[in-house]
Amino acid sequence: MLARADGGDVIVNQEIAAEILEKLDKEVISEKELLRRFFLGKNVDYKIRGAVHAYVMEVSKRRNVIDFILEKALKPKKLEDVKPFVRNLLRIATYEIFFKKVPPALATDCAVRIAKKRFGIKAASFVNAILRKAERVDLKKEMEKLSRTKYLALKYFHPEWYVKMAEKLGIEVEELLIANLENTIYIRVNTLKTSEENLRRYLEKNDVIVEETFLPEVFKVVSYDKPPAYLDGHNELFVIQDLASCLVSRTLNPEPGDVVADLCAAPGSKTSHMAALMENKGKIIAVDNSKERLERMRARLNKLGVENVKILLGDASKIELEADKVLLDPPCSSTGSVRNYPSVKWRYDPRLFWKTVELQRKMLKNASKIGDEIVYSTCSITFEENEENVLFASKFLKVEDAYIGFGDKGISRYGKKRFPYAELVVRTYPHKHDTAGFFISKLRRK
Ligand SMILES: C[S@@+](CC[C@H](N)C(=O)[O-])C[C@H]1O[C@@H](n2cnc3c(N)ncnc32)[C@H](O)[C@@H]1O
Repeated sequence: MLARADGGDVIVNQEIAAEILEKLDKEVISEKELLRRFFLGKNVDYKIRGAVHAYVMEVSKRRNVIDFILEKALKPKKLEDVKPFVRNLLRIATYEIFFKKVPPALATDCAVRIAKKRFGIKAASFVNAILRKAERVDLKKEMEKLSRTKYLALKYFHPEWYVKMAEKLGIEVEELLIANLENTIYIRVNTLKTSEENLRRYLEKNDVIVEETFLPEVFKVVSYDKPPAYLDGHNELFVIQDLASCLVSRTLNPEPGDVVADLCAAPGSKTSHMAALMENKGKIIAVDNSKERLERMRARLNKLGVENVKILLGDASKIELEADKVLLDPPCSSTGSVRNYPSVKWRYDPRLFWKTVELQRKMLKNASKIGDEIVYSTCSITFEENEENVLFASKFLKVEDAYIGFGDKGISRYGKKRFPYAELVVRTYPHKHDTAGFFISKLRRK
């Protein structure tokens, strides 16, 4: 690895990050999964992992504004016409210049060297020319020419549709957009293997400082030296899981001896939480339609000491089961999880969105045949996947109070649409609760 005059490491980190970002452009997959796959089986120091992780996340988070700058510099050429790897190299250097405050000459030099190594002198001169132009873009002035929605979208690194959706929800738009840019880590104690007190001591010994939350088994991480995900106890003594996600299993309240159907279970965060709440007694039937995700979940559950789960490959919209309680945590737009998965912001496709809503409804219908008590949750903040789906389900299920002491009530009006059960459902928001944006509802067979 080469050292840079400002003390930063060059080449390796940016080059790996550009490779991962290139894959992110091509595959519908999260940043974290790509990072995990890249480092799997490689003995790389966690500081390098951390630096690459930061480049990938920070560039992905700001993609719209970085591309806005690059489009100006590339004119009349388009960013989409640039070779995918070079495009992401340009994005990284632009991020460094505008947001990391790396001197432009250093950021450009690094990108030019990588481009030369990979594609030769012509690519290197192209990168050099574009970055020289990019550094001269007066971002503030260019943004002043935009409409308010476009301006907010660029200022806080969100797509315009997201800003409009938040406005329509009637929530504090700017606060939400700002809160979406910072992530808070929560740690759930795996009470099957340790106690709250022992885990706190373990974390302190490893320089992870935590504070208590609304749930006794969940800690909020205040500071750390080595990221908690890199500690040996991860996925054994503890799970990294958002407080709002933990609230879901608590709302279903599975008890020792219950039979629970977990209809979209992988990667098993809520399954393992429920197993802990059930003290490994009773049974959880964990269903998912992804074989690969189920295999990873199986290994994870083993490591966590979970013993009461039966894993089933199946389609939650069709599967026939019988259970006392049902958790339905279906695939969703993940619009509440953009803190963790920034690429979600740039992947919105209306056709796919409506297909997902349709699938969620089919799953709700099927869940109503499986058990008496159902918790329906999403890590999405849209009205359609949440209140509107519960309204649909209210034709065949009774809506019950899901509030257990944390979160806001639901949305009662969305444009011309109305939702009469807003008091009974729960929403959490990054800007209000410092959690992911979650929706939780409780339904009962009529
Ligand atoms: C939001 S994730 C579930 C997260 C999980 N409950 C947890 O807490 O770790 C949605 C899951 O639904 C699965 N899925 C998608 N379509 C499905 C279907 N038709 N039937 C069952 N599972 C499905 C996906 O593979 C994914 O694992």
